[in-house]
Amino acid sequence: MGLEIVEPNACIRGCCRSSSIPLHLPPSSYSLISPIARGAESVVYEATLYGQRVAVKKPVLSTSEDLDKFHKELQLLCKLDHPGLAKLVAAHAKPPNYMFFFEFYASPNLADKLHIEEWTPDIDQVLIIAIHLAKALQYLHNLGILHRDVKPANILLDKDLNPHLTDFGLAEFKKDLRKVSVENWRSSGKPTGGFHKKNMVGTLIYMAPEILKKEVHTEESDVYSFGVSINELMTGVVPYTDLRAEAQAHTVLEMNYTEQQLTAAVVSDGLRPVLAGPESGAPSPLLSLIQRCWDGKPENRPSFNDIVFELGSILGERERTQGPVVLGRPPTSLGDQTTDVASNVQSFQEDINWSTQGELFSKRACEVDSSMTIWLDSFDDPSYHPILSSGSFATCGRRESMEDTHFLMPYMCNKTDIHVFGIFDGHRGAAAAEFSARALPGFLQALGCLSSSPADALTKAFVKTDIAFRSELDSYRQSKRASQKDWHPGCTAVAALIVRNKLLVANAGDCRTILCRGGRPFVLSRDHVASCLEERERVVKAGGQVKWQVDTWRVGAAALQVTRSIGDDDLKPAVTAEPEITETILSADDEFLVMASDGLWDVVSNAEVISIIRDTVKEPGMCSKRLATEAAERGSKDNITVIVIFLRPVSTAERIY
Ligand SMILES: Nc1ncnc2c1ncn2[C@@H]1O[C@H](COP(=O)(O)OP(=O)(O)OP(=O)(O)O)[C@@H](O)[C@H]1O
Ligand SMILES: [Mn+2]
Ligand SMILES: [Mn+2]
Repeated sequence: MGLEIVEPNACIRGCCRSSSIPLHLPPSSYSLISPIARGAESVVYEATLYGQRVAVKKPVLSTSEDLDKFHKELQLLCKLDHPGLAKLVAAHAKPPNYMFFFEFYASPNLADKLHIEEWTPDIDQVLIIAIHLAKALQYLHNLGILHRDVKPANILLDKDLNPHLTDFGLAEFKKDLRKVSVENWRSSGKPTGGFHKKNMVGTLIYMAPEILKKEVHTEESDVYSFGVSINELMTGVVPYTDLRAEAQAHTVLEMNYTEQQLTAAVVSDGLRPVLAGPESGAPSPLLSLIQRCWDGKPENRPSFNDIVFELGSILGERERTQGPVVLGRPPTSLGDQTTDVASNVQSFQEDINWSTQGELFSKRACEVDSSMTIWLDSFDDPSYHPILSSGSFATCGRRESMEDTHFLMPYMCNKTDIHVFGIFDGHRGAAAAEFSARALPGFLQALGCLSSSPADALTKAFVKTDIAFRSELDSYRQSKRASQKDWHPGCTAVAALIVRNKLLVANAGDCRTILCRGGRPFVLSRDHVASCLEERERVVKAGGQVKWQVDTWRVGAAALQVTRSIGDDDLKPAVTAEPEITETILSADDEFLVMASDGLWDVVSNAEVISIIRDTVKEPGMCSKRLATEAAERGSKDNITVIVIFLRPVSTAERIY
């Protein structure tokens, strides 16, 4: 984040110092938005710091010991810098406010991801998360620091699902720990009961037997917790909640073990969570590694050096046999001016690549000979031909994820006179948008030779894309657990097809296309939203429900604002994929076309779009970028995608100024 540091950059006591992390902040620099988690010792808020989204951890400080603990945690955090650890960006260490400011990690923590979202990672995802975590712990141990609270709830996930270990509330330098424990032993004969009681609650199931026996925490105790956590990641089962495979199972379940009984079983009987089975697809070296991590004897457990090495070999082996292993999926980059943000489009709600899926449909469709000459043959060769240049720009804006997609296909099928462009704005995930951006152009191409007119082909391409997507989604959902049942992604779509001097715009939803004709905006699509009376009536007639909810009219239980879309199978057929089509004959008066998702139109009017392009260098990619940037600056909260298509050559002078 690169924040300004005001010297002296130290906490009020002078015990915490940093050269890179500001330790006091002006009150105006941050604002707490809402609490996201309440622990026994702190409340974590979503917040902003100099306009950037952050997470603020505000410890509950009721005693001077709590205050000591805050300073200790801060001292530690100031020393840490590793990609596998949650990043501290600032702190406030002066009364009355004591706060940690962390980078904000958008996905739920690993415990919630597994047990609330019911995420089922594949084995490569397990391996990659495991190796990132192991490297972070290796880094800590090399610094002489023990984490002492490794568990899925303390593993934060960023939007690409990379893990970041957090919660240094119990972390200690190993050397200090020994001292503390020895002192405790001397004074009371055992470690302070209060300390253990307070900190063992809730984390018992990740605790190594020696900790349960109240021995001193060592590196090996972190290794044990790591092993239990990775097994939980693989099985999706909270340790000891499902012991069907174990002999002790009946006792544990029927007797409803108390914490003490569970402790006794872990310590004395060697009870462990149920190891992932072969159905998880786990390679046997991984299973054996986990078992060694949770060995009863600390000296039998591997170190994080060993673990990183072994996980590296397992991953290497997989790459040799099945190609590159990536945590997410390859970026989907379409168009020529697509930004980095847009090309990093990754949506992990799904573990299937919907772009590839769409591509397959498109290819299948294109196997039909699609020369498309039928359209050209059926038109007289007009005296006017537009001369096209096109560009685009896409950004996820303030959103965490990118759900817009688009395609540019000038000279479709190598025909100088046929061009097609499209934008898809996804909702409830990016799946429908990703699928459609690949599938729709293929369908259109295939239908080119089968349809009587371009308009007919456009309508059929929309409808076919919708049907194909919903049936793909259906089979995908059937192969998944119940958690996916309520997942109904959709997208709005707008496509512009130019055949010689004829322009067709097909629209389903609230993306919009305008034409600049004689210097004025000429709207070529109508927004399909429930606030439009005609659309509302159409939806109701088709059996859908429309209700005024919160601030506007919305459709169905899903409360969708748009009334036409691809996907959204819970709202079909009322929310139809059938587009509305406008047909326009282009002439020398027509300067350019602008297509964009609602992220632009929400904050920039049609007339403003025209005038912004007027005073931008006449290069379509630059114009697209300028419009998207303007929308973002005006506070658009949505993803923004813009395509600009010039319809006649712009003079060199105009290009430059
Ligand atoms: N940087 C962050 N970004 C997003 N969410 C966060 C962040 N830090 C913490 N959280 C959320 O807050 C929860 C609690 O955070 P943390 O474990 O640091 O607090 P705690 O009070 O020590 O909790 P515990 O009860 O586990 O001791 C996390 O599990 C996570 O869901
Ligand atoms: Mn925690
Ligand atoms: Mn904690």
